[in-house]
Amino acid sequence: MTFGSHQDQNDQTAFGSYQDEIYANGLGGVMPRFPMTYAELEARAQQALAPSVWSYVAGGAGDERTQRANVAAFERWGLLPRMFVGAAERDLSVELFGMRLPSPVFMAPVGVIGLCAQDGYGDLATARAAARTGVPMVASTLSVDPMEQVAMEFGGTPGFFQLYTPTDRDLAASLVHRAVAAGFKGIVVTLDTWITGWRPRDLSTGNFPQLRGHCLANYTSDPVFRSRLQRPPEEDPRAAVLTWAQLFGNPLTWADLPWLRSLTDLPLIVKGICHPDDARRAKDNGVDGIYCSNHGGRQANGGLPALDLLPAVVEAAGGLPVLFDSGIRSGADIIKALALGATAVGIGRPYAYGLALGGTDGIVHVLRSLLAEADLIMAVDGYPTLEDLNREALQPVA
Ligand SMILES: Cc1cc2nc3c(=O)[nH]c(=O)nc-3n(C[C@H](O)[C@H](O)[C@H](O)COP(=O)(O)O)c2cc1C
Ligand SMILES: CCCCC(=O)C(=O)O
Repeated sequence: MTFGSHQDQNDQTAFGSYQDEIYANGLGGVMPRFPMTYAELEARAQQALAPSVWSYVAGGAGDERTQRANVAAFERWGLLPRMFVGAAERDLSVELFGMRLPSPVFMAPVGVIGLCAQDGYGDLATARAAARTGVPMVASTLSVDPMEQVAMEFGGTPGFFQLYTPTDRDLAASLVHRAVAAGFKGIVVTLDTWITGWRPRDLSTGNFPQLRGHCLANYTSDPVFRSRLQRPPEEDPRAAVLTWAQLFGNPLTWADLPWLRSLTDLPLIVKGICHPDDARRAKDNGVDGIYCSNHGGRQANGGLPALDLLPAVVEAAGGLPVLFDSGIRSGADIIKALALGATAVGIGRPYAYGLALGGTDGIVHVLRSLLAEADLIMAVDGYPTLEDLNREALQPVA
């Protein structure tokens, strides 16, 4: 099979075979087009993206200490290889909210992802990558295209909708109900970004408000949002952006959770949970999944690396699925997060860079590379299933 053609179910499960494909296609295939290390991926994405988009995606809060710490945290754990296991076949599939996924990996919500694509339609390109790989996309509220159009590209792969909860409750309900109607399989409510963190790179380019302004399709297509405007957004886009800015961020409290829960029967997942007490309380209030993340260090600088917080959150979640992101850069990182208790692991910046370099093909390459590496580590280290990957598989680096 040549790179870039449609994946069938078999390709979605034999992840390590991507290595054979790359060797078989040799220099005429993947290698001249796509990078094989994260460092190269990042460097080439920087060249490909407009400076303001690059700064926005690559940047984080403050002096980006927490963002760097997220990545460095993975280096403090080492995997213990086991021999005579005969892990000739690996099973990376996972049960999540009643669905069987081919792998425990998903694409984290990336608002403004649309602008990472050469043609500006990155949400659709990302959804197509989900269709091809079986890796679910968590579609951000802040997208270039409305969620209904994004969902149409998912193929058979389940998708999730990430909600930025507006202060206008009717609008929030409308967004959730649209997601249900569009066929999304779960709602991820992001809690840590009702206000934007202190982001020096964005402040220096000054372009962040403009970037966001391109990503309001879910609002401008919404009947409730439109009813709040004096004139349609097509006639007065500036007023639409101002109205949006006023109602974007809701500083939710625990008192709001029953209302959020009441909006849908779909699995409700809360993103940004880093404290065990919050995980416990969210569980007691009826959420279906906990999403441990510090937003890739983009929101509050000075925090602990998300990976260090994961084990306590998993314990407090008391058996609820725990999704994790922040700092995943390799297949080995995926394995380590799983061994520390994550049920599924979110890829963030790496797939945005894949999109910048090669559209859907670029994302597929990034995801398949990560999955191939994870699969081959499980083979070589003797962990044939995800159940085998637990705390015993890891040792702290001395
Ligand atoms: C450019 C960019 C935009 C993002 N937009 C959103 C968003 O709209 N909603 C959300 O919940 N998280 C958003 N995030 C956070 C990601 O979902 C994820 O938590 C983060 O990227 C993980 O860190 P990492 O990319 O360093 O691994 C965004 C991240 C980036 C890099
Ligand atoms: C207002 C937040 C924009 C999207 C986002 O979550 C991010 O840039 O991290």
